[in-house]
Amino acid sequence: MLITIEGIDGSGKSSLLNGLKEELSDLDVIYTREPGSTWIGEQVRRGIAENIDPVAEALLFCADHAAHLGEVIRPSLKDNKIIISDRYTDSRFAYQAVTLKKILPEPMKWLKEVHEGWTIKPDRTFLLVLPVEEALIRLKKDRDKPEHFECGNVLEEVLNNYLEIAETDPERFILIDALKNKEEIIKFVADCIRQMPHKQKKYL
Ligand SMILES: Nc1ncnc2c1ncn2[C@@H]1O[C@H](COP(=O)(O)OP(=O)(O)O)[C@@H](O)[C@H]1O
Ligand SMILES: Cc1cn([C@H]2C[C@H](O)[C@@H](COP(=O)(O)OP(=O)(O)O)O2)c(=O)[nH]c1=O
Repeated sequence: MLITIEGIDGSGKSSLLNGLKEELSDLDVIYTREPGSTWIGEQVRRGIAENIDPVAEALLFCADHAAHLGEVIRPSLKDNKIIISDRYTDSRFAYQAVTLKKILPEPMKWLKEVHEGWTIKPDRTFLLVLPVEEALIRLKKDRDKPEHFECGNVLEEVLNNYLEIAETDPERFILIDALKNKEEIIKFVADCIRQMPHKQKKYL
C-alpha cells in the first residue's frame, strides 16, 4: 500500500511523518521521501541549491523518482509493506508545472507524459493545505529549511496546482487543514491509514 504526503514547503509534512512513526509504531511501515537519500537525491539537492536550468532540474527529480521506485517502492510493494512517502510524483506536477511554465507551452501535460508507463500511482495521498503566508512564517522560524521556493508567488501557484490535481482525483486525495494542531493532524491521518484496506496487489 503506497501512501504519499504532499503540500507546499513548510506545510508540516516532515512533522506529520515523524508523528506517524510514533503513532503507527506497532505497524510495519517503510518511511521514505523524495528527493531521496541516494546519490541521485544528493544531485537533486545540489541542483536546487545551485539554481540549475529548470528542465535539468525537472529531469533530475524524475531520475530520483525512478531510482526511488526501483530501490524502495517496488520491492516494498512486492513485500506487501505499507509505504509512506514524504513527497512523490504530485510534487513534480505541482512544482515543475510552475518552474517550466516559461519554457514549455503545456508543462503539466509534459510532466504527465514523462511519468507515463513507469511510475506507480499512490493508493492514498494526504495533502496538507496551508495558506502561503502561514507557510512563510513557519519557514522563517526554521533556519535550516531550503529557501529555494520561499517566494510567496511561486508557492501560491504550487498550492493552486495541488488543489487542481486533488480535484481531478478525489478518491485518492484527502485534504488536511494544516492550520490545525500537529497532534490532531497526526491522529487523523494515522486513523485513516489504519482504516485503509491493506490488500495484496500485483505490481510490475
Ligand atoms: N500543525 C502545525 N501547526 C503549527 N506549526 C507546525 C505544524 N506542523 C508543523 N509545524 C511547524 O512548521 C515548521 C515546518 O514544518 P515541517 O514539518 O518541517 O514542514 P515541511 O516538511 O512540509 O516543510 C516546523 O517548525 C514545524 O514545527
Ligand atoms: C520531490 C520534489 C520536490 N520539489 C521541491 C520542493 C522543495 O522546495 C524542495 C525540497 O523538498 P523537501 O526537501 O521535501 O523540502 P520541504 O521539506 O521544505 O518541503 O524540492 C520539487 O520542486 N519537485 C519535486 O518533484
